[in-house]
Amino acid sequence: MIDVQNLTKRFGPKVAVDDLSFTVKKGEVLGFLGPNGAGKSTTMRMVTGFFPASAGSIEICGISMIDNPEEAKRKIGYLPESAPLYQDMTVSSFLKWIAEMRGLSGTARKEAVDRVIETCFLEQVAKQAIDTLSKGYRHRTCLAQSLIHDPEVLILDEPTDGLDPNQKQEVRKLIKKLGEDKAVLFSTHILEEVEAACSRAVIVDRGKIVADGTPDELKTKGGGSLYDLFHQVTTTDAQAAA
Ligand SMILES: Nc1ncnc2c1ncn2[C@@H]1O[C@H](COP(=O)(O)OP(=O)(O)OP(=O)(O)O)[C@@H](O)[C@H]1O
Repeated sequence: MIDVQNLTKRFGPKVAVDDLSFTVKKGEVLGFLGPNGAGKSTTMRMVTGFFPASAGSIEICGISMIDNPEEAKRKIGYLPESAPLYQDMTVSSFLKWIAEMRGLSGTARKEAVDRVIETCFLEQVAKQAIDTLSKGYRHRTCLAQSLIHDPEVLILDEPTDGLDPNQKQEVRKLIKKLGEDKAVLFSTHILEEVEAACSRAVIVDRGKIVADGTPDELKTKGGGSLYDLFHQVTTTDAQAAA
């Protein structure tokens, strides 16, 4: 469902993503781990067609994001790192509007809004203005917009960032459930999320994949600890400066 080959992004002399290849199949949740500045968001922005790659290929459900971006984007639900929300709209009017943007109308639009409100546990706040919501509900509203067209592919940039421990747990469970019949790529700094939500994970460092495997395989590579593996294969800011 997601097929990325030899993806590269240069910002002037800086190589933010360096010849990166990976695939995500239906029913798979791929965790995208790495330290700050590793290239996670840049990769996601290219995979979602938000900005172009310097080199490489991206296919979403067999459709090239480079040659046929409009069609490829229809297959994707995207939760960006800082998702825009219209503060004075209510949750349901915002979601209705997003559904319209996705080409839904009439009963299909109502069903889509009802479905994502239920999936993301937004019933209690559906009639509330977005600027009056707690961070957790605001976050789930962003997640709901990414699901409105029931996409086959879901790309989530740090979906649990800034949530309290209970909310993190809920979102991880939700990601795992969504991954049962979609291909999900999600980035995180939180190593516990690999075991809680992922069927597989890659660790990225300075734009390159430095480890790839199931949670158990990665733990074994780290001598029983994902933290140890992460520490071994990634570069700290102090090491990079040296
Ligand atoms: N528009 C840009 N212009 C120049 N450099 C950029 C730009 N966007 C990102 N970079 C650089 O590319 C590298 C990768 O950044 P990116 O945001 O993809 O990392 P990340 O893994 O998502 O980090 P974080 O976990 O902190 O969000 C960083 O060195 C960053 O400074």
